Amino acid sequence: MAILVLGGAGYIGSHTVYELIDAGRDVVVADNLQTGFRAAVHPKARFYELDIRDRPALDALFERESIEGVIHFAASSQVGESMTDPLKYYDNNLCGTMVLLQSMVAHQVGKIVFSSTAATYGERSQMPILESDRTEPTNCYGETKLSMERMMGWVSRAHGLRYVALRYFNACGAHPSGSIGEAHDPETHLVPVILQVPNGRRAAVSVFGGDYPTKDGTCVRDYIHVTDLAQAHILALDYLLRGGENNVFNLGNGVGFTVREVIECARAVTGHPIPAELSPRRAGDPAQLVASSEKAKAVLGWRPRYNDLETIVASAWNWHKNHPNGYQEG
Ligand SMILES: NC(=O)c1ccc[n+]([C@@H]2O[C@H](COP(=O)([O-])OP(=O)(O)OC[C@H]3O[C@@H](n4cnc5c(N)ncnc54)[C@H](O)[C@@H]3O)[C@@H](O)[C@H]2O)c1
Ligand SMILES: O=c1ccn([C@@H]2O[C@H](COP(=O)(O)OP(=O)(O)O[C@H]3O[C@H](CO)[C@H](O)[C@H](O)[C@H]3O)[C@@H](O)[C@H]2O)c(=O)[nH]1
Repeated sequence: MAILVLGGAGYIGSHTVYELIDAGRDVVVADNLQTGFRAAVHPKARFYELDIRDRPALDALFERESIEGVIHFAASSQVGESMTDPLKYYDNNLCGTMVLLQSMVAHQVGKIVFSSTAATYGERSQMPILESDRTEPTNCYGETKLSMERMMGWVSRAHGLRYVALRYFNACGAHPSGSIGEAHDPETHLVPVILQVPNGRRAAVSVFGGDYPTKDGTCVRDYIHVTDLAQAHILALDYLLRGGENNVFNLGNGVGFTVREVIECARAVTGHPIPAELSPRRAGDPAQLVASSEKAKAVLGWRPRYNDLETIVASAWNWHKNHPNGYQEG
């Protein structure tokens, strides 16, 4: 039986596929390559280029492959874009997941682990955030992810599907081998944007907002290494395969860093001065998001290995300095 990884050509998906294959699993990847790269897909995975909104293509895949569980990364995931183009998020994230679940139910594939997000919580005043805290997204991206969680809940009641929603905080870093890493075009995530400066692709980094109620006025986030996230997906899948109930888990390091602290850390790692300039706030950004991941540790046995920001940024830099254009040549 194989594991189907949807969005397995993307950043977190490709790292998860590497961990699955290292663990000896049989892996099928499906991706429409809208933000992913064929070159990021592990050579031992069977690849299908398809859009998850294409029901006949999904049906054909489930008929051809013997799938025991699905890991679902395929979504649009930029906070800023979701505020200016919300319908893209309803279309890709909600319609995509609806068609996927229709096809899974029809083919009696009953287990799914999927990417949710810290953005489901919105503006919370108590840190760290627990899974039981209120969910009030401040951006459309988080709203669609919360709706995806609820869709799974109703489908579970009706059809017995079981799911784990992993609410991750800010993914960063790259595979220790240096063979895959983060590549988005255009890049919007803080760590790779900062590293474009020492790579000569950007003159300075913009700091979005300096008047948040945080220690230096810039947003606080919890940065978690992509390999630690990848491991959590395998643990969550095995939990479902053992008969585990529907569940939701935060995944983060439990430590918050301001935007200015991340820039300072990148200066230390790269030895480059990395100029920063203050810009207006970005719509939809909560002031702080820091995880409690105690539940994932207790229930799944998750043990993140990269809990130091400098190590995480150094691992990202190891990829970006050797691949300044990501997966594109030249
Ligand atoms: N990067 C983060 O910090 C972060 C944090 C929390 C949650 N997430 C979630 O994790 C998941 C992966 O994020 P990422 O950073 O790797 O993003 P990514 O854009 O690199 O990966 C997403 C992959 O899904 C594919 N895809 C998108 N829509 C598709 C569709 N309709 N059909 C088939 N394939 C499709 C893309 O081509 C891409 O390869 C997303 O669901 C995102 O919302 C990311
Ligand atoms: O050029 C930049 C880019 C980002 N930021 C700031 O840096 C922080 C992190 O921004 P990212 O865009 O890297 O990440 P987000 O926190 O907005 O979102 C990320 O983490 C979320 C969960 O916390 C979501 O799941 C989402 O998919 C993922 O992109 C934010 O305060 C943002 O305003 C800047 O100041 N300048």
